[in-house]
Amino acid sequence: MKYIIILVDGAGDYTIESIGNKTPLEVANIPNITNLAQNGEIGLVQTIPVGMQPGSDIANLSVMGYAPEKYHTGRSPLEAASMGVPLSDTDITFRCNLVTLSEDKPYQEKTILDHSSGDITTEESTQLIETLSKQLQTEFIKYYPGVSYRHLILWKNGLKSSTYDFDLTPPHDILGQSISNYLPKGPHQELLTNMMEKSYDILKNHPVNVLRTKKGLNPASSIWIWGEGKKPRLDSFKEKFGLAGSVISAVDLIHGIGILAGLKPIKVDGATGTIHTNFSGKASAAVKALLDGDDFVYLHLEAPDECGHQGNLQEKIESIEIIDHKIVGPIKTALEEAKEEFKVLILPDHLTPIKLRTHTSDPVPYVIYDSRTNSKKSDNRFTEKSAKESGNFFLTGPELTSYFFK
Ligand SMILES: O=C(O)[C@H](O)COP(=O)(O)O
Repeated sequence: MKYIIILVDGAGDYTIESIGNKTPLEVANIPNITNLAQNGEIGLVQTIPVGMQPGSDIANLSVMGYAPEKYHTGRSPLEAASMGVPLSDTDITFRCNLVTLSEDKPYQEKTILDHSSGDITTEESTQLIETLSKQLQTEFIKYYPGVSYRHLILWKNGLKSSTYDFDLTPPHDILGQSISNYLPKGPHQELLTNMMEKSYDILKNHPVNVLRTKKGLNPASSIWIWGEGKKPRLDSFKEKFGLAGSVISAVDLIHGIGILAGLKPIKVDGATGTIHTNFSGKASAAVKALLDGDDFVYLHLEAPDECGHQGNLQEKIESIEIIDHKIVGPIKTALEEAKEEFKVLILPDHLTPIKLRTHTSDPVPYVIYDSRTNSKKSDNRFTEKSAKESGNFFLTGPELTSYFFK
């Protein structure tokens, strides 16, 4: 028996007037996913526990079967696990975005225009982070380059010399707003704000940014520090579910959770975390892993979330349609041709509504398909509305995951 979870990051949405008061899932042309819904089961699941932040760290721990209330110690230490940054129990880590700020006004009054610096490439951003590291790192503060705009700051033994007390804001939560009300607060506000402000002066005339601006692309104006955390520990996935497997994603967050859970991270060439990612390559890697012996694959697609953050409705719909015909269809066909018995779970981790350009804690739709009971059961659609009308509702991600693996 083979199991695959296809995590369509941020795909859920609210109804949008310009598309007839429908959601992107309702208007997207997704015949393969619809086939799974009509031959399987749909419902809703509450991936974000009450009182916790609706980020992909919390949501993907939940979907993978790890209750965030028990296992979550912050976003950045999960990413550190994928980046090969070893942590001690006294270390603190932070997510370090490269963001685009407005050119007007003094630093602390600037507007945050883009949480991703125009989806800056990893090649460009690594040069910028290396420059910042040379000029800003100290014996205790270290910078590590990651994927695209997603990077890491390590505060070595931070817990030995200070309190773990932060009030930091994800940059994708304040797009288009002045940063003045969202700069770091708490006992470390001066340390962190100084790092951010100094980064602006260092990055301003960096050749990478000069070239990006010349090409009409958003520059990486500044770092933005958030997603603080401490060393996490996850129980073995194999011990929890009796399954060995892999994780496939473009982003360190998912690979980090997988590594900490004892799953194998599979890197796919051309995986970017955007709508231009190598969708077919990720699908092929998933099929290969399953046919080469894995019991389970967690296949994460970031694109719909990034389209949601950018407020790009057409590309969000397009990314969902590409996932349907370059991921879901080919994987189902390949497993059928290999005469494998398999189950598929497809769901977003959270909603990233176009009108909000950030995450919400609403329950998300799921579809479960079991090849062993492949018969038309309904006229289900994989949409937020149909999922709600199904009456199936899981209160937590771990409950859905345990049900899926039965
Ligand atoms: O910073 C990132 O990687 C994403 O924009 C945050 O969104 P996510 O929590 O859905 O990954």
